Amino acid sequence: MTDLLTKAEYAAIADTLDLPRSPFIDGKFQRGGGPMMATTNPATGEEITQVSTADTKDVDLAVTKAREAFDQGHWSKLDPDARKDILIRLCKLLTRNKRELAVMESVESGKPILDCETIDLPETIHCIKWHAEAIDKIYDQTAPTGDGALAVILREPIGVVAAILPWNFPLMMLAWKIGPALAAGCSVIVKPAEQTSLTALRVAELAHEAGVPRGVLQVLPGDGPSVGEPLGRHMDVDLVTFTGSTETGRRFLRYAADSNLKKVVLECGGKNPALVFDDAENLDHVAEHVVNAAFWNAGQNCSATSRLIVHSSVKAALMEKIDARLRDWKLGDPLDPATHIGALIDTDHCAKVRGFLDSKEDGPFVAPVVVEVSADDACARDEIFGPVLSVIEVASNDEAVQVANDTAYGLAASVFSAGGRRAIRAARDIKAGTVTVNCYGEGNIATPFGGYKQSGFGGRDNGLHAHDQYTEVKTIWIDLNDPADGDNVA
Ligand SMILES: NC(=O)C1=CN([C@@H]2O[C@H](COP(=O)(O)OP(=O)(O)OC[C@H]3O[C@@H](n4cnc5c(N)ncnc54)[C@H](O)[C@@H]3O)[C@@H](O)[C@H]2O)C=CC1
Ligand code: BAL
Repeated sequence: MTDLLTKAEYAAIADTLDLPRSPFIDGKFQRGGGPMMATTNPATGEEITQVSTADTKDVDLAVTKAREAFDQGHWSKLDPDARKDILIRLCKLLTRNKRELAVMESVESGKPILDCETIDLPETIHCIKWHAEAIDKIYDQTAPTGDGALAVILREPIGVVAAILPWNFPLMMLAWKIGPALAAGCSVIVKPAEQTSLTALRVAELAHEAGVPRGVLQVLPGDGPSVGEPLGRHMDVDLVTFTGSTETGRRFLRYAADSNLKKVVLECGGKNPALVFDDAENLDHVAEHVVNAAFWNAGQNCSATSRLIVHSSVKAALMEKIDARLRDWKLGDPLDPATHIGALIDTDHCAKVRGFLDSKEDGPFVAPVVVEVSADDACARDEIFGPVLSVIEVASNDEAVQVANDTAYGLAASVFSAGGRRAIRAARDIKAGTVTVNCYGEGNIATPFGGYKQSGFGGRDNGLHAHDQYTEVKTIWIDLNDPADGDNVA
């Protein structure tokens, strides 16, 4: 249980944060060659600090240092047990600094401090610890061969990884990438979103203090074209792991095709449905899950429920309960621990979200909206990435599944039905990477997360499946025949 402070106490911490201000390359902060970039508090519009950004030369330097570190093997060939110890030490440092990190996260992203303290920080630390603890327990196998050979199947760290991050969960997405990548022995270069560089820089500093060698974890602040693209096109980067929009994800596939065919793993957008069948039980429970799913993090969540596909027979009762629950959701100052919905990330994003609503509102906060729409309305089809729940009424449970699948996306879905077999059948029929039954969630650290269709490509975050992203499979075939016996073939 986290003890929360008062709003005034959080504000006092925010005023005294020691903020990182430059790229972290080769074990130290160094001024980048790119322009200074303002980091702004989305809730107040005030500048928090200026961060020095990386340029193409810094990208080259970071890749060279990452490769050197990888080839020297001080991390990549370290006993898994020893890598584990260092990553656990990092988790202890993160725990010791968690209040500072939670406040930093809240002021640069607009997230409620309540979420930062109770969800983002604990899950970030848990994610790194989980992968660290797993790494000395994962092993592969030998293949079935004839008696004349032994075939050993190994997993080797893939090499130099570029992790391109979004702004909606700056710390958690950092952990989802660096947890398994570092555990596997890779060197990682992180490009945080331009709005939220601070926590990633601070984590790199703490990782160095924990014993992660120079060059193994580097952070390059800057915008997409100046830092993301050179990393995507770099001939010596082995993998890009990306979370963000489908449009930018597509670019990384092109960068890879135009350069060294590096592996690309994309975790992109969603238009995630909650299906409520005619036999859904306990509509209070359904309303609670739908409201959390739609409005957590102000809907700026790739797996947010953004379509409520509800059977006509239960719609009126459910809508009443959703409205009632929403009245308890407090919108406002992210540093107030009573706040549930903070500020949207920036003014451009506010304008995008309001564009769907014809709203004349102004400012960084957008109050939750529930709109009834037809299945072909833009609100029902496009990723809004804000606190907007689009409600689509259907006449049958089968129609609900058909509407759910009528999208280019396939990240997450939830089904509410008392009929066990019917719910499982729907879960099987829905084309999405995670389907929850009678609840909403993203699974947990042990379960793979990623999307079907245009929601994802190339691999999964979380679970041991994440380990697959960061490793190459190698076969070593050993001839056991004695050459003296003549031409034996295994
Ligand atoms: N996890 C998710 O599903 C996320 C989805 N989005 C969606 O994307 C929309 C736009 O948000 P953005 O922040 O602009 O997302 P984005 O996908 O453009 O940004 C994600 C990352 O990619 C980098 N990037 C951007 N353009 C690039 C380029 N040309 N080359 C290389 N790297 C590049 C960014 O600097 C950032 O680090 C949002 O409104 C939302 O719909 C945004 C963030 C997370
Ligand atoms: N919710 C985890 C991934 C994302 O929203 O970007």
